[in-house]
Order: sequence, then C-alpha cells, then structure tokens
Amino acid sequence: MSQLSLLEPPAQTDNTVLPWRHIPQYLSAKQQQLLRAEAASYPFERPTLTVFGKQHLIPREQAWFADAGCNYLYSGLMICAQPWPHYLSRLRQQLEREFNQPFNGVLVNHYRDGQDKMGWHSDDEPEMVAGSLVISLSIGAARDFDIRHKQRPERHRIPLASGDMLVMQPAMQQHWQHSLPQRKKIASDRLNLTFRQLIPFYHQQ
Ligand SMILES: O=C(O)CCC(=O)C(=O)O
Ligand SMILES: [Fe+2]
Repeated sequence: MSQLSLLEPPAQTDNTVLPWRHIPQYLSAKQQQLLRAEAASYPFERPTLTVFGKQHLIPREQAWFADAGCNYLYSGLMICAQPWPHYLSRLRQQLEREFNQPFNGVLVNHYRDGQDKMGWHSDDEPEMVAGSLVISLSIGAARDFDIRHKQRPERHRIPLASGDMLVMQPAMQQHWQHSLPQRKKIASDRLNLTFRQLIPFYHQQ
C-alpha cells in the first residue's frame, strides 16, 4: 500500500461490504467491436419526460430489448419491448450462465457525447424481480459513474471504461442512488447496457 493511500480517508464509513462490484475489462475487444457495430442499427429513441410540469427530451438516446410481455415503465414512460438483436442475445446467454440468473430485458443507453447524461435515480421499478442483480456494461468513451447513499453523506465515483462491468446488487438500489454526470470536454460517444430481470406481463395484468 502506498503512503498516500494510508493517508486517505477510508472509502466507507462502516464495515459493511459495498453492494456493487466493478470488473474492469469484462468484455473482450472483439465483443466490444461487434456490439458497437450492431448498435448502429438499434432503434434508439429520445422520449419526452415531464419534470415539474415542463417537457424535456431525455439527455441521451435509449432502446429497450426484452422478451415478450416485458414492457418497462421507466421514469414514468412505458417502453415497449423490441426483439433481441443477435450479439445482445449472445451476451445475455453468457451473463445468464455466469450469474445463474435470467435476464429478460436490457436497457441500452447511448450517450452521444459528454453533454449527454443521466440524473440521480435507483433502478427500483416495481416490475423488477426483487433480489435480482442488474448488470451494467460500458462500451466507448470512459465516463464517471457516481453513487450516493440515500441517508448518509457518503459518495463514490467509479470511472467506467470501455469493456467494464458493474454488478449492482439489490441493496444498491435500496440504499443508494446513481447518476452519470455530464463531461463537456468528452467528444466521443458511449453505450451502456443494463441487463435486468423483470416480472413478465407485469403491465398487462
Ligand atoms: O450509463 C450508465 O452507466 C448508467 C445507466 C443507468 O443507470 C441505467 O440505465 O439505469
Ligand atoms: Fe440506473
């Protein structure tokens, strides 16, 4: 351990294990290249959000791919499931084997440059299966990912580079929020894939 890190404050204020795991370079260069190329034909949309009565286009592009019946109500917007593209479907199978959990939907966010962003939130929609993992994968420009505790003044910043994975455990959505802040100097784009497990037909019941 370097002398500097000994002088740094501890990363957490208690002895609990943080409910996320950063795994750098999870995706191979080939996988990143194939997914990036495939994403050029994803049906990205910029839905309108109403915040305090004012309408805004979301500050990024998004697409939702999922099994039939897995429509997703995200920030008050219903997103209809699109069929799985080839390489996303292969990645889903890889993750299902690796984590021994079904993933029946993936939200793809496309940040066109450093102006695009995502505000503070938790991935805690009621249609998500309780106790399930959310797996986040990043491709393209490296961006900071911020995490803050809902009750105490504790924050963490994780630089997510191309190919990195972030495993989000259920307690993370319960006790923490996350965001992707703007980085105005970044000119290149970034894709983020979050694989999720939803309760099928939740919105059709
Ligand atoms: O782009 C990211 O790294 C975060 C995406 C995210 O939080 C989400 O899709 O819910
Ligand atoms: Fe999220």
